[in-house]
Amino acid sequence: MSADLTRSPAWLALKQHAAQVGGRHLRELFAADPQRGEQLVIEGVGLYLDYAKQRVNADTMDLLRQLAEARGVRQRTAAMFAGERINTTENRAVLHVALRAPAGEKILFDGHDVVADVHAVLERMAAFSEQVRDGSWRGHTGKRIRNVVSIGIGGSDLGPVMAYEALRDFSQRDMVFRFVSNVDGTDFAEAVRDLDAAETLFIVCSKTFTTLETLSNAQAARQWAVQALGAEGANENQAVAKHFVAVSTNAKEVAKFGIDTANMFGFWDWVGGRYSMESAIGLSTMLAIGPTHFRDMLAGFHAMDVHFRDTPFERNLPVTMALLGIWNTNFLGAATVAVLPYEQYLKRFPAYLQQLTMESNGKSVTVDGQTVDYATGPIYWGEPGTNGQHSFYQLIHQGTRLVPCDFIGFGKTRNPVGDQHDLLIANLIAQGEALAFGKSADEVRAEGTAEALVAHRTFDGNRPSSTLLAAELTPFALGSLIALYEHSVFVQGVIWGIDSFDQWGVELGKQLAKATIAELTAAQLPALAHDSSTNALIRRYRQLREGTSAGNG
Ligand SMILES: O=P(O)(O)OC[C@H]1O[C@](O)(CO)[C@@H](O)[C@@H]1O
Repeated sequence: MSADLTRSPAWLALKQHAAQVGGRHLRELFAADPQRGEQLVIEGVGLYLDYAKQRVNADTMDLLRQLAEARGVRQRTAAMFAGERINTTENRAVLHVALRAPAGEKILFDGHDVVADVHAVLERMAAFSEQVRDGSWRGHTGKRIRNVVSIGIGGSDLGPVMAYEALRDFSQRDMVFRFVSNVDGTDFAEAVRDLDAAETLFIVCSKTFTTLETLSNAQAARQWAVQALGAEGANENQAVAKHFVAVSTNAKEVAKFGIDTANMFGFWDWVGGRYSMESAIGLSTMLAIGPTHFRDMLAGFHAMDVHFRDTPFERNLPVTMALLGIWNTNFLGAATVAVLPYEQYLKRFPAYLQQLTMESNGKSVTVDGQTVDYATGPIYWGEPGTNGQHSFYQLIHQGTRLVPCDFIGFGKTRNPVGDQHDLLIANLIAQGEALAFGKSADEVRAEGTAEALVAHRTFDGNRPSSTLLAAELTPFALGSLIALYEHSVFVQGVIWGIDSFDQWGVELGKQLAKATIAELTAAQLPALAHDSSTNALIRRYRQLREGTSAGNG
C-alpha cells in the first residue's frame, strides 16, 4: 500500500511537476498569470477560499485531483456517507455526517435509520436546555442553575470549549460556562472556586466513560457539590440527580458512577471522539446558545457535508484544501500548518484543530499495516491574529522553515470598536502578501537602508498561504468551517492510505501512567525496573513530593 502511493503514476507525475513548478517563486507565478488572484479561488457554503498564494498552478491542481481520483477519494467518501465500517482498525462506521443530517433524511447503519435516533436525542437535549435556561430546572436547594461546568477531555472537551468561545456572543450572558479537562487538580479547583454549588450543573462528557482524567474530575465535582450542598448520606443521590448529567455511549458506566441514566444523553459508537461536538457532547454549547442557534450550527455542518459529497473536485472546498496540504507536505516538504484566525472568538480553534488533524492523521502505517515511505499529517498550531504577528511570525517570514498558513477572517465583526476590524483585516491581507512576495534586497537598498542591514531586512517571500473569508462568524458559519476541516482531513487520510479515525498512539502512555501511579505513591519505594532515566525521575518526584529532596544528589 505504502509503495503503491509513491510508485503510482499520479504521484510520480506530481514529483516531476514539483521539480519544475515547486521551485518557481510566487512572484513569477503571479507575473505569468495576471488573473491568478481571481482564478485560484473557490466559493461555497458562504466561504471564499483564495489559494492563489499557494505555490501551485492550474496543472498542479489537475495532477493533485488525478491523485485524489486514483486513490479512491470518491469511493471512500461514498462509503463514509453510506455508513460502511471505514474505520477498519476499530471495525467502526464513521457517521458524524448523520449527526447533522436534517430530520427526515435517512442514513442506514446496519439497516437502522440513525438520523431518527440523532433527532430524538436532539429533542431531549433541547427540552433539557430550555428547562435550564428558563429556570424551570432547579438545583437541589431549589435555586435555578446559573453555572454549567462541562467535564471531559480530548474530543469530549475541545469542541465544546472552542464552540463556546466562538459563539460567546450568541450565548446566554447571565449564565457562566466553565470547562474542566486536565487531571491537574488546579483545573477543577479554579473552575469552581467562585461558584455556588446550589446553582451549578455538571455535564460529565465521555464517550467511553472510562477516561481517567474525566472520571477523576467527575469524582472531584461530585464530592465538591455534595459537600457544599450538605447532601451527604441519604440525600446524596437526589442532589446528584439535580446537579449532574452525563453524555456518553456507555450507560452501564454512567450508572456505576451514580448518575441516573434518565439524566444521560446518548450518542453512538459510530461517532469518533474528535468528531462529536455536534452530538450530545455539545450539550454545553446548546445550553449556552440555545437550541435554535445549535440547529443553525448543525445546518452549517450539513451544508458543507452536501457540498463535499456533491461538488466536483475543481470546486470542492475540502478536497482543494486537502490537496494543497498534500502538495505542501509531500512535494514541498512542509512539516507544519499554521492556522491563523483573525477573529478573537476563534481563539481556541487552532487547539481544536490540533486534535482533529493530528489525532486523525498522525499515523505512520497504512490501513493494511505497511510503514509509509512518505510524510503524513503535518503539525497544526496557531494563535489568533494579530497576536501571533508579534510573536512567531518572525520565523514564518524569515526563518529557515516552510510554514504554510491558513488565514481566516470575516467581513463583519460582532464587536465594532472604532476602526479596529478594518485594522485587523488589513493585517490579515498584508501578511499573506508579505509572505508571498517578500521584499528583495534591491527594494531594501532603494529605501536607503545601510548595506550592513540589507540582508537582515530582506524578505525572500515565496511562503505559501491560503485565505478563508466569510461574512460573519455565526453558528452556521462555524459549523461549515469545522466540517470543511473535517472533510479535508478525511481526504488527506484517504490519499495517504491511513485510518484517520483510530488513535492507537494515545494508548501506550496511558498504560504506562497506570503502572507508574503505584510507584509514585506506594509507602515504600518499590523495586523499579524502568530505564535509568525513568527510575531517577520517579525517585526524584517522590523526594520532591515528600520534601526530602537533597538538591543535586
Ligand atoms: O470521550 P472519552 O471516551 O472520555 O475520550 C476522550 C478522548 O480520549 C481519546 O480517546 C484519546 O485521547 C480521544 O480520542 C477522545 O476524544
